Amino acid sequence: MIPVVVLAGFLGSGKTTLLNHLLRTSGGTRIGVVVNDFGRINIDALAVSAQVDSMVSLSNGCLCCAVDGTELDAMLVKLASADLDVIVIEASGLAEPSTLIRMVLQAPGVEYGGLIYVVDAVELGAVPHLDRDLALADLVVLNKVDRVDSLPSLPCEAPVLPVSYGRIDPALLFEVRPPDMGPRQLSFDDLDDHSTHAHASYDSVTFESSEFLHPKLFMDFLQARPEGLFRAKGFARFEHGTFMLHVVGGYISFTRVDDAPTQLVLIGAGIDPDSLTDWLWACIADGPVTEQDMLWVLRYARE
Ligand SMILES: Nc1nc2c(ncn2[C@@H]2O[C@H](COP(=O)(O)OP(=O)(O)OP(=O)(O)O)[C@@H](O)[C@H]2O)c(=O)[nH]1
Repeated sequence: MIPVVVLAGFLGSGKTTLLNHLLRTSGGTRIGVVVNDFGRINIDALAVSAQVDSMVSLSNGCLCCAVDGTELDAMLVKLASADLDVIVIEASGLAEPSTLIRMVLQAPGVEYGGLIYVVDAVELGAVPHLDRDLALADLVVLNKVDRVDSLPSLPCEAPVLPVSYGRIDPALLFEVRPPDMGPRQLSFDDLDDHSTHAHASYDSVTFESSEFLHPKLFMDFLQARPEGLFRAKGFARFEHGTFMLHVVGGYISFTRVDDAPTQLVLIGAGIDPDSLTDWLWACIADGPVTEQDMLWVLRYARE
């Protein structure tokens, strides 16, 4: 039976970063990945696809909304038939960990391997149901500690690992769990009912275009974005380069990548998808853009 590790955590907490770290540092371990993204574009899948033995992804929304779990079952059966050591499910930042755990516990051919819960040390206060999710976690990764002066304390019994950029020892996830600990002790009744689903109040906006964005207009958009829009990710294409974009809370970063069309997913609460889409269309460059204009973006560029 192949162990299935569920990797969960609120939007932008650093799940993909941690997954990429695991994929990079797990040596000969053969890892299968189920990527569950929110929105239409599987940005996370694109980011990890070059590094993984076996990967499946779901592109039509939140995995835990596939209530009967048949889709997840089919994915796990497919992965279980490959010669893998472990399967990691990266839950979307809005997925209910309890629902995913229940689905994995019921899935054929695999065994549940624990819940790794990633928490952003800076944005702790923004996480809905933090206590409830922490209670289910086997290992809590307190991520982004490079951005805080002192470590916040977390109300949980699971071990807390303070790290930056998800750099945990992969052996922590793939080793055998002591019999008296962990979610195998959970009964289904411990797992919350789907009606309290956190993302009912969230909207996502997907935007795609192969035309160049205007750097100044696009940065104006990011800087003036509505308060409820606290997560944006994807690719932004400018005349002078294409960048992978991550926005979490007030944090913005661009990383230069190979040329690709603009593909953005914006996630937030109380946002107006139509007006955001119109606003993004208004960011398309309708004239020449100078290298000087690119400085608006480059000041947020990493590496
Ligand atoms: N400063 C800092 N930034 C980090 C750290 N870990 C991740 N990030 C950045 O935080 C942003 C979000 O990280 P992701 O790994 O995409 O987060 P995620 O949980 O997969 O995001 P969703 O898929 O939206 O839920 C990216 O810009 C990362 O580079 C960290 O330890 N420190």
